[in-house]
Amino acid sequence: MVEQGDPILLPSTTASAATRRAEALIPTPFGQFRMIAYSDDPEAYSPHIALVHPDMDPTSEVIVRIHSECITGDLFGSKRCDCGEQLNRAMRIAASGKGMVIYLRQEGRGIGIINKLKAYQLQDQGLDTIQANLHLGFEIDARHYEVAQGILEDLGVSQIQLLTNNPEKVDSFTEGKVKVVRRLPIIIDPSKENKGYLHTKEASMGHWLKL
Ligand SMILES: Nc1nc2c(ncn2[C@@H]2O[C@H](COP(=O)(O)OP(=O)(O)OP(=O)(O)O)[C@@H](O)[C@H]2O)c(=O)[nH]1
Ligand SMILES: [Zn+2]
Repeated sequence: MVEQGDPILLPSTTASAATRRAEALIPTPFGQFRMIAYSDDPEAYSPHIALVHPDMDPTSEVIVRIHSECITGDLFGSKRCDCGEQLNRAMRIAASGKGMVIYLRQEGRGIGIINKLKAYQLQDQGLDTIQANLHLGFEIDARHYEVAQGILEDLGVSQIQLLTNNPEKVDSFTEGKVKVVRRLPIIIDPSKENKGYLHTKEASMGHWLKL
């Protein structure tokens, strides 16, 4: 097992200069979205994704969800976290409010799916989500959000209503051209499988969850 020491520095998955590479209309259960792929590398296998309501008005206070990749929850419906339900709710809100979802490729708070699965195994042995990251030698949260600012600027958006319970996401907008005019909560009812994880996010990571 890896001894705890200085955090391992990972290559950034979220370079701030992502460029718009391709776009198409995607019909979803929640309505139609423009899906726009952003990346530094024109052939990137996993670009960041913006899902934009076709009638979004960039001069309005746009409802925005910045969602970090969670293949376990978003794709396979894992109950260990709240991600899948948050993504569905955010898409529903973006569809009705002419807003958008930015899907950042920051799996496992930026440590990747292999390390997240290792972290889950440690959590099954009694560590919480923070302790597991630290035990593996990573930061608690290795994410950065500059690329989301870049995507919003590319789309001409300067004022947003941000769907999040995470104070770090709001704080990430204190510098830059895009302003958060309001934070909108996106709280999922806890289940027996995810209540420990949500409790740690509230108690130790400062998330506004009111559990
Ligand atoms: N390392 C690690 N990552 C996790 C764990 N559980 C979930 N994640 C990741 O945590 C991230 C959650 O991202 P978001 O849905 O954007 O949520 P958040 O930071 O909780 O903030 P909001 O949902 O906006 O309030 C995703 O990248 C998940 O893959 C875990 O136990 N360990
Ligand atoms: Zn998740």
